[in-house]
Amino acid sequence: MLNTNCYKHTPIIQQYLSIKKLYPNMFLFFQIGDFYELFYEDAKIAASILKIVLTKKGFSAKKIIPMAGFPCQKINYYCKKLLKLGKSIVICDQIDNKLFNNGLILRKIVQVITPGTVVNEELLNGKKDNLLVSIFEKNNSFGYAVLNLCLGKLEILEFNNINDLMSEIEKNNPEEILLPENFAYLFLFNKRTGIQKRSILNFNLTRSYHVLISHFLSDEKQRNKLKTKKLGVRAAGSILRYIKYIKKNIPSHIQYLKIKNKNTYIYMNFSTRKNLEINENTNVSNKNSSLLSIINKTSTLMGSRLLKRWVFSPICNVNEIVNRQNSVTILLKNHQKITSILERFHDLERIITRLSLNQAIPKDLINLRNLLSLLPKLKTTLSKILEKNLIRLNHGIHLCKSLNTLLHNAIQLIPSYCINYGNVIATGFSKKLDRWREIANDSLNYLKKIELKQKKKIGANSLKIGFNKIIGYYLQVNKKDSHLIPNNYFRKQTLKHTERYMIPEIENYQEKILYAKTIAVNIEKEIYLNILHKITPFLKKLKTTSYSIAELDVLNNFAKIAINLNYVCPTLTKKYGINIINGRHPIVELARNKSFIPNSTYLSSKKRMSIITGPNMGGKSTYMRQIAIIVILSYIGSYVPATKVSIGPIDKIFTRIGAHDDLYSGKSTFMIEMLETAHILNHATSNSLVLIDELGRGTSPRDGLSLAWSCAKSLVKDIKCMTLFSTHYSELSELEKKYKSIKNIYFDSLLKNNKIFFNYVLKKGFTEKSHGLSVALLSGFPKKVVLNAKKKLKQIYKEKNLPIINAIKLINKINFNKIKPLKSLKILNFLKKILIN
Ligand SMILES: Nc1ncnc2c1ncn2[C@@H]1O[C@H](COP(=O)(O)OP(=O)(O)OP(=O)(O)O)[C@@H](O)[C@H]1O
Repeated sequence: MLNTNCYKHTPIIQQYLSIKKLYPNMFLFFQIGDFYELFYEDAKIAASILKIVLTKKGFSAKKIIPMAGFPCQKINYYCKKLLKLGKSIVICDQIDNKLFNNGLILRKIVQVITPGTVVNEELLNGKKDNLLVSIFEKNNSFGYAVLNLCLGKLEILEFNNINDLMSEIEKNNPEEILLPENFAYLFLFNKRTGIQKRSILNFNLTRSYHVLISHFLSDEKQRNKLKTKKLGVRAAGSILRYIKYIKKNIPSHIQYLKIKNKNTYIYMNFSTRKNLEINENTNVSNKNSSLLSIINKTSTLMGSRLLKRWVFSPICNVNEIVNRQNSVTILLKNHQKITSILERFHDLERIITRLSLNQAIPKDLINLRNLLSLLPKLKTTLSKILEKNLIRLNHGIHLCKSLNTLLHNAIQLIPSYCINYGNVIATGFSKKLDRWREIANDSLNYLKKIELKQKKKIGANSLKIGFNKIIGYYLQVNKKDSHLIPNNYFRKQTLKHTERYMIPEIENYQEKILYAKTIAVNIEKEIYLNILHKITPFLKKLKTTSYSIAELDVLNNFAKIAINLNYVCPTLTKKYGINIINGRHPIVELARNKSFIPNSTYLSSKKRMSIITGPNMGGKSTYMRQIAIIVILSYIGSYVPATKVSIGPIDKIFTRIGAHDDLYSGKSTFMIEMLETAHILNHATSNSLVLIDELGRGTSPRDGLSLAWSCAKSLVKDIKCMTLFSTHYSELSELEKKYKSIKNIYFDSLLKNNKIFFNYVLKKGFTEKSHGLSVALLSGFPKKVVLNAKKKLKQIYKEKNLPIINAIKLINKINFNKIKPLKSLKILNFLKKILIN
């Protein structure tokens, strides 16, 4: 907290403090001349995290104030650094060098940037949605709202357990999260950046409801629906209030309010997405080979972001999927033409956001103009494709011809970066502007003439005219020519090699030039704002255009990968089960470079569970993962890596794969394994797909086997879901005899001269052989260690089989002919007992 009351501040610090108090928890970048300065705690923290120099200034009568700063042109660099750390920034600029009575320059907040609400192109990651989330909790139920400011979309969801909430957060990976200050689960967010603790008043139900209704003007049906989502409404309301705090009003382009129903998407939690390597490969050395990196060959950033949304939330609506598939099938023949056009498209989605927020820079208008010029070609190409879904998308693309003409006429071919620098509006668009520009240019020519005249007069070849913000126009000469300078030259600045002078002729004239230039820039600003205003009525059409382009791009992308990677169109049926012929794992397949061995899958209401055995490294995990990936791809409308696929309804996908601990939250590997398995057992339904890889390996073999056994039994008998259960416990193969809906399958391998060969071929039945020692040898284990392990293995076998060996010895000793039948039966029963134990 600032304790600043005890002494008298200079006017500039008073001005700083009056602005700082509006956003006390954000970094204030306060423009002083060509620098942005930070003061007090901001300066201290910024100096350490931004690695800028911390100085002290005597801005106050009694006390020295910590200060740190950087040149104005580096603002994006430092904003990016702070945003990455989850910090928010207030930018306060000097306005037009206007002076107050006290001699202070007028300063105003020009932008408040927070991690979840940033829209500036330079500060955004084009490949990822930038999201702001808010959470409200009551009695362990949660309201969840997520705002995609760039899309103008606010979604509401509710959860009745913390796991599902955390999973959704991991899925969205928002840049900023609003939490009530008394939030019970705050500790779970310790590791995250961008957490904003907000007063509980911001989550007030009545106020939240009203702010939503008044902004979205919802219809009766939606109002009634909102009334049933009280927790979600509180979260969503708090988001709109936050936006109002930051942007001063709620931007009109936030038009889309959706109350999401969890049942419309296939449920996957964070560990499932992680285990399936959807977004990020768990193999640290090869982070780029994730499912998304393989199937994302989109041409636009809008398409790339939409694809990610689709992959993270496969839909259950089969009709919509079939629509997508139909488009992909047609695009197989047309994808190259479409790609060649889409490749040249800019990120319309984000241009629209900046336009809606009045933050569009000249470059945005140029990019919009280029994109609009490409639309007729795209529309013509699409109009030749007679497919229902693509016709719908083509209808959504609007040419906005008059807007295109306006932009062509109004904006220069290569405008300057910022409207404040002028040179944005095209010549001929405004007579008034052209006149003032002429005056400024004429004056510049006049100055050039002065330069030539003076050069000739004093004979200094190095003499030239220059300009900077501090001294204005000047004549500059190299130091070696300074002896030629006459008395009527006033020295203004001395640099290492040059001297800068002023002469009365320039002094008198420069005011006129600066005046003409300022007027021209002001006229440009006025015209620019007017153009932005004229674009507003087109925003709705531009929005549907951008969505249609993004969707077309994703469908076209599916066609591209289907051809390039040899994928087929899956059939989605109402019939229960998963039927995959010659399925492949899309990531491993590419890594193995054509040596991948395909395998088939048959899961049905009669055979719901496959228990998979086989050697270490035999291909069990790969096989299980490929099934889930094929399901996901099928349910987003993509073609899939197989020769034939048909899949019935799926509501959730669960995976329990791999071993990792979570030291931070104090959970051991085994605890995590149990938590994840418990989650599956508590939430899977008969329509769920469950992958379980080597359950129970984190504890003693007996405990592990018992747990694996009972879980498998519960999945097949109680939950009746589709399960792939890989294990090294050969005892589990017994389950096949007990339950008709289980079948054993195993991966074959060959041991030759102590060397193991994997053939990755799946067969019916089971194997006891894990060949763990051979794999250890393969991995580079010291031979001696492996030999010792072998010895130990033999000994273990011997000890385990000792009762059997003893029993055989006993049988050999007994002469059954000499024993009475009753007694011999007793002996047989005794032997049986030994053997069974
Ligand atoms: N069908 C296949 N065709 C070709 N190579 C494969 C195939 N399946 C797996 N592999 C290769 O074998 C490696 C090991 O596979 P995977 O991890 O699936 O074995 P695993 O049986 O689960 O092993 P473990 O029991 O030790 O966990 C993979 O990384 C991949 O390189």
